Amino acid sequence: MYTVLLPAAGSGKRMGANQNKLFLELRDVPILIHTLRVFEKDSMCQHIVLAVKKEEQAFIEHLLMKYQISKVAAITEGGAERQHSVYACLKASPSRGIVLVHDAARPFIKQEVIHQLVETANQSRAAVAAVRAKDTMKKVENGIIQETVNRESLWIIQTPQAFQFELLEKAERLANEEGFLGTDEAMLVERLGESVHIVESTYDNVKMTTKEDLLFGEVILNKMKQEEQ
Ligand SMILES: Nc1ccn([C@@H]2O[C@H](COP(=O)(O)OP(=O)(O)OP(=O)(O)O)[C@@H](O)[C@H]2O)c(=O)n1
Ligand SMILES: C[C@](O)(CO)[C@H](O)COP(=O)(O)O
Repeated sequence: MYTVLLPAAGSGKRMGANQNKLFLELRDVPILIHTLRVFEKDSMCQHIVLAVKKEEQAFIEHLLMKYQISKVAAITEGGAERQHSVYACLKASPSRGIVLVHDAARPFIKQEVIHQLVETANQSRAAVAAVRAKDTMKKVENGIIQETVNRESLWIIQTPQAFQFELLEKAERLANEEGFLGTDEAMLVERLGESVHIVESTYDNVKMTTKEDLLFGEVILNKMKQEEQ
C-alpha cells in the first residue's frame, strides 16, 4: 500500500494558458482528473494528498465531487516552488509507510510502473521512474559543444518517485533548512548519500508542460482508450 502526494499548485507559465494548466481538458476531462483517476482506480493506493493554490481549492473540490474522486484524504496549500508544495503534502499525509510523489501534470503513468516503484522502495527505500536517453547527448557552453556524453549512463527522470516516508521527510526538512532547491525529490535524497534506484518507465509518461504536449496527450489518450476496448 502507498500514499500518493500530488503537487497541483503550479502556474503553468510554460503552457501559456490563462489558467492552471491542470484544468485544461484532454478528451473533455481535466488533466488533473485524468491523473487522479489513475490512483483512484489503483487498489494499492490508500490515500491521495493534494497541494493546491488557496484560490483554486473550492474549484478543485467541485471537480472531485463532479468526477467522484473519493480517495483525497487531505488538501493542503502549495508553496512558491514545486519542492515546497511536495513538502506541504508530506506534512499533511495521514499515513506513513511508502509515499509516492507524482506530478499532477503527468496523467499517463502506468499502474505496472507504480507497483514496481512501490516494491523497489519497500526493499531499498528510494526509487524513481525513468527512461533511457535515446538522442545523442552533448554538453554545450556558450553555444559550443564541449563534449559528447556517453548516453549509456544517461536516464531521463520522471515521476512517480517513491520513498520510505521517514527518508523523504528527512531529505525535505534538511533541504528546506539549508535553502537547497532541487528539481525533483531524488536530488534531495541523493544529498543524504542514499542510493536511489531506477525503475524503467515508458516514454508516454509525459508531463503536460508546453502547448505541444497537449497534442501528444490527445494521441496517447486515444491510444490508451483503444487498448482498453
Ligand atoms: N509551486 C508549485 C509549482 C508546481 N507545482 C506542481 O508540480 C507539477 C510539475 O510542475 P510544472 O510542470 O513545472 O508545473 P507548473 O509550475 O504549473 O509549470 P510552469 O513551471 O511552466 O509554470 C505540476 O503538477 C504543478 O502543478 C506545485 O504544486 N507547486
Ligand atoms: C520532477 C520532474 O517532473 C522530473 O522530471 C521535473 O524535474 C519537474 O521539473 P519542472 O522544472 O517543474 O518541469
